[in-house]
Amino acid sequence: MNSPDRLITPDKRGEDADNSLRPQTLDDFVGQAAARANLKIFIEAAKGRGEALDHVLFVGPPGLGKTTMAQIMARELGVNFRSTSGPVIAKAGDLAALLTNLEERDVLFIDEIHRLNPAVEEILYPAMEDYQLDLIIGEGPAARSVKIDLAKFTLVAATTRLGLLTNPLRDRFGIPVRLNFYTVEELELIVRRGARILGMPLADDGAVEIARRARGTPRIAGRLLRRVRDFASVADSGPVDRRIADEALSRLEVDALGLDSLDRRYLSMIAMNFGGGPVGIETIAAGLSEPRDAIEDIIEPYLIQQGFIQRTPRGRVLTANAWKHLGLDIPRDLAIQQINLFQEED
Ligand SMILES: Nc1ncnc2c1ncn2[C@@H]1O[C@H](COP(=O)(O)OP(=O)(O)OP(=O)(O)O)[C@@H](O)[C@H]1O
Ligand SMILES: [Mg+2]
Repeated sequence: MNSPDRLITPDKRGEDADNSLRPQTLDDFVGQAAARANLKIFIEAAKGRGEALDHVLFVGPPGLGKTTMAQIMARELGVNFRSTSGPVIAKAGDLAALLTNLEERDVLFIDEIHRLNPAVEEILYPAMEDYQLDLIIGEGPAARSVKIDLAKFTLVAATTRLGLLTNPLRDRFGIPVRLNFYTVEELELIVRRGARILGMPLADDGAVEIARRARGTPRIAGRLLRRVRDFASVADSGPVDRRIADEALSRLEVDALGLDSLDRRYLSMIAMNFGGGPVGIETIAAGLSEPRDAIEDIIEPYLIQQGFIQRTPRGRVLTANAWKHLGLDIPRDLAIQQINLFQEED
């Protein structure tokens, strides 16, 4: 993303390398109750049979806990965790090296699997299905294919963009898991836990305030918590309550619903320049000078979940909620049009 200072971006940053806030067990992991319950059963069953767990695909916006969940799974299975990511595996041989080094039942984690090179993906199919590597050795008439048996491993993959996965790849995951944005109550638990770990005195209403502004995302909750802590320690003000949290976060231009300046720029551009839409994603990307991918991965999912925009075949459209949040009057014809839209749906 172009804005390195965007505090609220759920992208990974240096400070997240500090893993101190990462939950270590399924029971420590707050939220995603349905996914957790299912995984617990599958893990128990696989352990009971002494078999490798079926391949797992985590899907969801950045910062919701895909990597964390993958690490926890390896730990609960009691196996090694090997980690790589789609864009890092340049050649088929790189993947072959990774695969041949796995031990029985190990977890191989491939982050950003939608960015896998197609030649590498080909190697992955037989590996996932039959635990076999099909390699071509040599070139031209001397080329021959060799099959190598692999340990029965579990591939755990993560993607922010299910739509970019090829069907054959997607079909090879027995356990697809979608992660959703967290509720404020869940984020509140995460913020309190984080404050305990950081040894930071936090009042209940302070925790709620940070949770409300975390954009449904634990990574952002952790980041806001650290920024509020910095602010509070400079101000030397005792336990962080709602007022202190509010002051700190307002300075960071995070608004009451967790939207930051880029979110608001997105919404107000559609309002001001395009009468609320519909407007195509390429036009929005050009207008904001942000890559289309980042807009679709990072900005839009939350705005859609909060009911600020709708994706229609003709482009993005602001909802009445968005106009309200921007403090603008809803254009009359939009109000009428949306009423009609809803009537058509019935
Ligand atoms: N359920 C949770 N409870 C507490 N903290 C969490 C939870 N889920 C994630 N976190 C925290 O949020 C941060 C981001 O999580 P993680 O790296 O797993 O996200 P991700 O979905 O893999 O993101 P990306 O798509 O960017 O790779 C981690 O530092 C972790 O500590
Ligand atoms: Mg991750």
